[in-house]
Amino acid sequence: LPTIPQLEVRASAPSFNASLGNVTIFATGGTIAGSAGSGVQTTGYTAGAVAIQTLIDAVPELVNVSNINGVQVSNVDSGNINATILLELNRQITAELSKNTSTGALVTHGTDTLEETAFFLDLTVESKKPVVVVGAMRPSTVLSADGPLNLYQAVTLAVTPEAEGRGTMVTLNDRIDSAFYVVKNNANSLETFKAMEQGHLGFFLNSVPQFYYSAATPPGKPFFDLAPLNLTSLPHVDILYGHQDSNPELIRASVDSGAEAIVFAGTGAGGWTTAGRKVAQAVYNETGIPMVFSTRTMNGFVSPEDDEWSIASGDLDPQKARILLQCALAVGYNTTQIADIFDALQVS
Ligand SMILES: NC(=O)C[C@H](N)C(=O)O
Repeated sequence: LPTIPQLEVRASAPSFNASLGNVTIFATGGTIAGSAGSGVQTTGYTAGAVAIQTLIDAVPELVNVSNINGVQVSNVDSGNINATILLELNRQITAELSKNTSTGALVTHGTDTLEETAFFLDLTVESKKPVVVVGAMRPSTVLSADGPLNLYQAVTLAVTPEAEGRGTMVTLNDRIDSAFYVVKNNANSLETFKAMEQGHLGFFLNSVPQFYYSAATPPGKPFFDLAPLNLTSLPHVDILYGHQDSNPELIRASVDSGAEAIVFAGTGAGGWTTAGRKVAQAVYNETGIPMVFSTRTMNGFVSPEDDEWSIASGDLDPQKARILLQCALAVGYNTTQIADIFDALQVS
């Protein structure tokens, strides 16, 4: 696993105003902290190149909204975010939000895997206080970089009382989304985060959060109390991608290399080849590990099959089903208990 290059480098905005809230920004890297070779380079730049203090200094208006503390947790492209960084974020955010002085927590993150970290925090941080994950699609050094306004809006969201009790939120390009449902939808566009069919939670009007509905979280959303466990890693869970003629042997290869659960990014509503399902059932009979069927379409619903061994992901996409499995296995749930967690998420 890549090591964490910088841990616990603290930064802050230049003033303290006792009438404002207190937000800690946990910086992990990504394009929001990216640096490009020219003012017009929007691909092939270095993500995770600019430190948290520079991100804060780029938005002097933050001092009007909140007192700011910054913590550099990592500075990487989000393709390199790993379990070590996730667990560190969970520990530090849980500790921060438990303080009376804390109003909310914010994570700056690359957009490629942002939804995985946001979903992980949604399942593992138990607090009514807002947790906001924000990124950018243009590196910080290019013309019309979107990071500074995204960061400003994210801080505004983190100090808004109406933002409480909504679980972890994701914000980008004037939209506010639930971490539970959001997915990155376009590799290049500023309008990349899609809220699935459950819809956006709200938007920013003149950079002030506006919510469509009062606070709620998804029915059956589990909580995994990881912080006290002091884990150094999360269980190995693989995702296999469904397509015509998919190789059934990858299922066994995955388990042989240590997978403790498998997520199938199925064709359509959890579809898989007949040959592959046979191997999956045989591997389940040998090992008893969770075999979870989701969908490569990202949108829609996978319902349970009439069998004794497969688990349906409901409306969790493959990458979210994987994070849920890692958390559930980490706290020691067995396959039956895990099936119950997925069952509780099915719409009725
Ligand atoms: N827009 C971005 O942040 C993409 C970048 N490759 C990352 O995920 O770190």
